[in-house]
Amino acid sequence: MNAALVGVSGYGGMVLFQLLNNHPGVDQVNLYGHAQTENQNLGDVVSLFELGHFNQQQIFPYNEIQIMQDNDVVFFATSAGVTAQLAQPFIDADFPVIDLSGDYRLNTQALYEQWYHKQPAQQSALDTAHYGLVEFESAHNAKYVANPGCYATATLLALAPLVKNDLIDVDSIIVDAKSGTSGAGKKPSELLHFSQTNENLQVYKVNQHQHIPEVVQELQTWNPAVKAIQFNTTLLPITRGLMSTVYAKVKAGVTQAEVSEAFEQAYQDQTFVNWTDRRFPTIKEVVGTNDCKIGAIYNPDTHTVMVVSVIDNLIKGAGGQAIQNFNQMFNFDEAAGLPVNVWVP
Ligand SMILES: NC(=O)C1=CN([C@@H]2O[C@H](COP(=O)(O)OP(=O)(O)OC[C@H]3O[C@@H](n4cnc5c(N)ncnc54)[C@H](OP(=O)(O)O)[C@@H]3O)[C@@H](O)[C@H]2O)C=CC1
Ligand SMILES: CC(=O)N[C@@H](CCC(=O)OP(=O)(O)O)C(=O)O
Repeated sequence: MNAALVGVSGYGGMVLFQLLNNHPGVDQVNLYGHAQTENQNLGDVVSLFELGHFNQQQIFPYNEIQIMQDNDVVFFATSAGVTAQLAQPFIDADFPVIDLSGDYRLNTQALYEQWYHKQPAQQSALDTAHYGLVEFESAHNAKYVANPGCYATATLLALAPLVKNDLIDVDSIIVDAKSGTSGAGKKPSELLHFSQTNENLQVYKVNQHQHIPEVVQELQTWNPAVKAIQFNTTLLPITRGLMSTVYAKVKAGVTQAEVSEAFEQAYQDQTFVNWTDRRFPTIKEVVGTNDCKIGAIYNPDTHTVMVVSVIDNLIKGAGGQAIQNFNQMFNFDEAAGLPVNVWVP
């Protein structure tokens, strides 16, 4: 099987390219870029790949007809707003797409315009796109997969057992999420400047983060009573990794044992979500892996449950989950092409 990748020059694309090259079901990865007017060596565009066997790999000028002729699936690891403009011909042709951007995650054009401030995709396509939170929504029959956002992935995996088992008051959800700088992609900005991020913490996008409606939308499919969540994001002075800390008031009579049981039941058969019970995982434990690790502690004095969920934003939060969606779509083993339990000290 041949896989096309658009966006190899971005952080997400660089990681996804390496994962696709190690996938046993992928014979060839073909690269396409909007900046290319003629074929270019990958090594001349992305310095990470200037040595070794990737150097001679070509990036072809972006051409949707060529992509469909020469490949069986296309991955878009492109900036927000790009697939809303580029993906419709693939949808019209029923050609499989896995999209790492947020362009097809929200159900309505109005929501997308409100939170992304960009021109939306066609409503008919938003109606049919599949939201690929792999542990809960199988992409088996999907043609267009909207890969979830990094914060949304860690947060939804933290909330799912509590919401699905009706253990919490859904009006009381507070999410305090923090990410390393690679979550923002490769484009420099004042916020991301070394002097500003180093030895510093910065709260950003207060009440305006684009993953708020994404999380609420998915929670509503599990419990229609969910109306809104308080969700905050902080930039950490690290490159990789993300932690989502969730707080919620538990319903009367709920115990730590019931909380633990809900997480145990939800994730005991999942390869890439690891329940650490009352031990809170750290970011370093998951960097370089496709794992999400989750711990939860109930405080009977405040009737509050606190959940800590950690992922590598570029793997489980982007390219790794995209590979899981690919595996579901094409009936590969769920762990094909993914490192399982690669621990770092
Ligand atoms: N970084 C992360 O942790 C995560 C990112 N995502 C999402 O994945 C996507 C990629 O993110 P990331 O890699 O961080 O972003 P980067 O900014 O690092 O890379 C963006 C990529 O998109 C390409 N691109 C930009 N405009 C166009 C266009 N008009 N046509 C085709 N390609 C274009 C860029 O090419 P060029 O170099 O030529 O400009 C580059 O390859 C984004 O939508 C992001 O929101 C999702 C989860 C986590
Ligand atoms: C640190 C940082 O800036 N992270 C990004 C996460 C990017 C992302 O995943 O956003 P999409 O919804 O466009 O995919 C942010 O907070 O916007």
